[in-house]
Amino acid sequence: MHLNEFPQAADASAALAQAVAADLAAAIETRGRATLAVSGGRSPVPFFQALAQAALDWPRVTITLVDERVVPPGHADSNAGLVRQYLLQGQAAVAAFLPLVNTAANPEQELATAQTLWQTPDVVVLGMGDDGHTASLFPAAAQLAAGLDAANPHALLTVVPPAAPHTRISMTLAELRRSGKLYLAIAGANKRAVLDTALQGVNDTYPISYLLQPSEKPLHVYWAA
Ligand SMILES: O=C1O[C@H](COP(=O)(O)O)[C@@H](O)[C@H](O)[C@H]1O
Repeated sequence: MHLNEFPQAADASAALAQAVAADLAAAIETRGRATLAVSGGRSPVPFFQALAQAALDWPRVTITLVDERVVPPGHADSNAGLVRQYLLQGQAAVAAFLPLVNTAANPEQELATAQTLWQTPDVVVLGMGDDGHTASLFPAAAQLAAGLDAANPHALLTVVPPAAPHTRISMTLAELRRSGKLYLAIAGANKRAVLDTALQGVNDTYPISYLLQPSEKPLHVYWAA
C-alpha cells in the first residue's frame, strides 16, 4: 500500500487525475488503447472534473465502472449518470463508455450482458464506504464469499447489500487482482480510521482489507483530510 496524504480534497483529486492520466497514456503507448474503471458514490466528482480536463488521446480510452446500482440510467443513484455528468465532459467527452446496467429490468440479465462486453481495466479507481466496502463487496452480503473468492473466474457478480439500497453489479476481488494499476480515493477522518483498522489484517468485516495486505500488488491510496 502506498499512502498519499493531502490537506484538501481538491489537491488529492488533482494529483490522482494526473497519475491516472499518466497511466492511461502509458497503456495507449503500449497497446494502442486504455480501459479505466471508476467508482461512483458521493466522493469522485472533483476527481472526475480534474480528469476530464487531461490532455489524452481520449478516443482510445474506454471508461467503465467498478460497480453499479441496478437502477434505470436516469436514476439519481446511477453511477453511470455521475460519470456522464462529470467525467464524460470536456476533453473526455469523446471517450467510449461501457455502462454495467442498461435497463435495470433484471439484474442477472444485466450482469450477463455486462460480462460479455467487459474489458479488464488497465487502471481502477476504487472508493470505500464507511463500512469498509469497496466496489460493491459489502460486509455480510450473501454474495461476499463469491466476490472475495480468489479463484472466481468471473469479472463481475451481483450483490445485494444488507444495509444499503439497490442490488449491485460489482467487480470481483479476483478481477481487481487481474487488473492493472489500483487506486483508492478516500477523504475524511472516518474513512482514515476504517483504513487503519483494515490495515491490521484480512477481515471479512472490512472487504477493503483484502487489497491492503503486503502480499498484494500495491494499492495507491489518495487520502484527503
Ligand atoms: O455505494 C458505493 O459506495 C462507495 C463509497 O461511496 P462514497 O459515497 O462513500 O464515496 C463507492 O466507492 C461505490 O462505487 C458506490 O457504488
